[in-house]
This record gives sequence, C-alpha cells and structure tokens, in this order.
Amino acid sequence: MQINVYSSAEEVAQKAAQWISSLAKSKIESKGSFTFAISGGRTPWEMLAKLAKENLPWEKIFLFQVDERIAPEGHSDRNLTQLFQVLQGTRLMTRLNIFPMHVISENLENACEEYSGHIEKNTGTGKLDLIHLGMGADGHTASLIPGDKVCKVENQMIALTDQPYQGRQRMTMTFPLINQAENILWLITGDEKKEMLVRMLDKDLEIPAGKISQDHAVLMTDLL
Ligand SMILES: O=C1O[C@H](COP(=O)(O)O)[C@@H](O)[C@H](O)[C@H]1O
Repeated sequence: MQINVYSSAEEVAQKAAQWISSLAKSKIESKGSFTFAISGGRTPWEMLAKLAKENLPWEKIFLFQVDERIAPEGHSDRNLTQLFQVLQGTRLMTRLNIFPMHVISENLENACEEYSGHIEKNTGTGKLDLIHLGMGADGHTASLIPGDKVCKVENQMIALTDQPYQGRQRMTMTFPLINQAENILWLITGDEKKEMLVRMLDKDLEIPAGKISQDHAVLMTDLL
C-alpha cells in the first residue's frame, strides 16, 4: 500500500483527482479506454467535482458504481443521485459512459448478473483499471457490511446484502471483484475513522476493509 497523507479533506480530493486523471490518460494512451468504479457515501463527491474539471477524453471513460442503495430513482439515499448532482451541467453528463446499478429492477438477482455482464464486456477480463473505495467508521467498505452474508460471497462479482444497513438493502461489488482490480484508491477522511484505518492497514480480517488487497493500492488520507 502506498500511503499519502495530506493536511485536509480538500487536499485529499485535489490530489486524488490529479492522480486519477493521470492514470486515466495513461490507460487511454496504452489501450484506448479507462474503466473506473466509484463508491458512494460522503467522501467521493468533492474529488469527482475536481476530476470533472480535468481535460480528459471522457467518451473513452467507463464509469461504474461500487455500490448502491435499493431505493427509487432520484432518491437522495441513492449514490447515483449524488453522482448526477455533481456532474449536472458539466460536459461529462453527455460524454462519459455511466453504468448505473439497476436497483429499481423487479428482479434484483438478475440485475446483479446484468451488471457483472457490463463489467465483463467493457473490461474484457473483469479487472477494472481502478476501483475507488471509502471506509465507514465501523470498517465497512463498498456495501460489504460487518456480519452480513454478502461478505462471504465468492462466486459472484456483484451481490445483494442480506440485511438492510442504515435503513436500506444494498447492491455491491464483492471481495473477488474488488480484489482483482488493477488499482485500488482509498480516500479516507474524518477523525471518526482513525481506529479502523489503523486496523485496515494492519490487515485485520475481522473488518471488511482489512480483507481488501493492499497490492496495487494507494491510500490518500488526512489522518495518521
Ligand atoms: O455506505 C457507504 O459508506 C462508505 C464510506 O463512506 P464515506 O462517505 O464515509 O467515505 C462508502 O465507501 C460506500 O460506498 C457507501 O455506500
């Protein structure tokens, strides 16, 4: 794990946007596209707003969701709603290839399979160029929630949580998919996450974040 400590959450967002932009340029130059998955929650949006100002060939970028709440279209609980709010009015809305998790489907199991299909088709291998992750103060990452059966899924790329978490069932990328990514970028800010960050870096298998591979991983944080 490469660890970069910055002085504020804003600096973390700025450095992350620059880092992603440079990785995207190099992948597009070498293979013609960049496949990128973004988490939800609170941390990614400032980074995404800064990334949107970069001069990139957006039509060659394929953006996936790491996880999503099972909630109606446009609901404020949805990560996609926040993502669209950030991108509204930018040229990315029409040029970027965005793949929403189909959480309003009547058959959510099928929707998980369909989403895996989109990832396989656009990566060729199932390995995304970059997965961005955040971590909750309880050590969860993506919607891999402590104690939920979804943490044990080994034969699916995308799965549903067994239990609602913070009021909603979730759809999420699973450990096998996340751990085979070419690159993982952790953005972890906020004092309440200090204790779990230390456990994550110690590869504590009792918390979901501790089970994510630290090879090819970069951490940007205002903690430590
Ligand atoms: O529930 C979630 O929380 C984690 C952490 O969010 P953060 O705002 O504290 O960074 C997030 O990575 C995940 O995508 C989200 O659904």
